[in-house]
Amino acid sequence: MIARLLLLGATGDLAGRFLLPALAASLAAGRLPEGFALVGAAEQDWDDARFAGHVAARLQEHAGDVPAAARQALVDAARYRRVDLTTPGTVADAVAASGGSGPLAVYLALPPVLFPAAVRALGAAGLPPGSRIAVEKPFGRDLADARALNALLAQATGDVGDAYRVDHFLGMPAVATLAGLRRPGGVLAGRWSAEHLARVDVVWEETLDAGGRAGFYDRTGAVRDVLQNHLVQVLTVLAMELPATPAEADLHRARLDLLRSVRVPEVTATRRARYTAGGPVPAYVDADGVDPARCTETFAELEFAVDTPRWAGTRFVLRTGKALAADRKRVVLHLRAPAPDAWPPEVRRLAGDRLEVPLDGARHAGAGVAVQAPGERTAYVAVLTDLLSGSSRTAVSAAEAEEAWRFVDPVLRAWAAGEVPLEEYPAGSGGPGPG
Ligand SMILES: O=P(O)(O)OC[C@H]1O[C@@H](O)[C@H](O)[C@@H](O)[C@@H]1O
Repeated sequence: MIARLLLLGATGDLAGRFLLPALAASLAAGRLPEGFALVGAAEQDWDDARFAGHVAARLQEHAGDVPAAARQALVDAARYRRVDLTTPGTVADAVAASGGSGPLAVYLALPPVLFPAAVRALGAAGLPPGSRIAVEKPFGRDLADARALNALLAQATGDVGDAYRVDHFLGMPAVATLAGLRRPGGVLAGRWSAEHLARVDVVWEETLDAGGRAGFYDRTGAVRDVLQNHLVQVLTVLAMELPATPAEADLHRARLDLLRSVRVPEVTATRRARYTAGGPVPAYVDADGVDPARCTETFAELEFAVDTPRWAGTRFVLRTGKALAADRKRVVLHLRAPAPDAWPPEVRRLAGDRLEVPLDGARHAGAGVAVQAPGERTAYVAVLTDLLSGSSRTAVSAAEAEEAWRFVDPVLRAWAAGEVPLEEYPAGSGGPGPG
């Protein structure tokens, strides 16, 4: 297991809310190796003591349930280096600061525009054999950009290690539960096909508005922020053929095969919208950092077919949005009108013609499907465990990352060309009305 972690962007939101709490939780659970060393790095001119205070405060706020001794142990393991990504020497210094000569894990908890500079600086610094670089999403702005980033990562890690393209949804307990429904012995085993499912919706609707993140969000939008990565990954888990063996290579092959089968959505089967003022929430275009001319969508929906024998005739819909009436985060399985005994009694009784499987929190999905909570931190514990242990189950391969753009890119181009109207919905509503 890798015992050294360099966290670039250590003073930021992702690190403070998720990564540092997940590290403390991992430490408490005995999932970090002996002698684990953490180097936080960012542009602030801080020293070790200032960073230690920051870590302690973030853990107090976001990991209050983790035993104090584990939180303190993480604070004690933390060092800090100021880095300037345009000065590779500062990055080399941060790499060296973690001590030792074994492999290093580097986590880019950075705004995506900084990924290329960070990867170049790490390449120039030189990483020890067996090192890994974890890159957050969105992975590139489009297919060409994702290819360029993959090429840079290959240069930087070369034959010394590999890249780990994070998608924390792959680490969510609810997604694992979902995967279990269709496995042999699962409630839906034997019924996981177009013959039984007319339509599958992957829905991630949030009450949260773009608010304080609007400056970042306006360059990202609903597709790049959630749909192209998180929802596409849920889709792969749902729709892929089960891997031939439990080996990771077979898992990635199955996911890639599925992505290759996704048909590019018809432009008319896509929707984009942004929220206007509603209740206490000001209009998206009035949020700080928003340029209305960018026409950034805060709601997106794509409907498409999956060209495999299993799914011929099933419609797939991915939908996400901000500032909506309710947090609805779930997979909705629309069951075809069943013959009386085509479904197990518990599915028929609890679901009617729909089976809804929550993707968040602890709720009962019906049909005996209990889903664990809490999702977020658990997901990042899984991500960090995989990163340090060399697994890639919660990661996306280079080919998968590119393939996930292949069918989204044409949609974004059509939108940019104005082929699909940008609809509006009041904040706090159910979204744009029926299309
Ligand atoms: O609920 P979670 O685990 O934070 O995941 C949802 C979030 O995922 C993030 O990746 C997106 O940037 C956010 O906009 C979104 O809210």
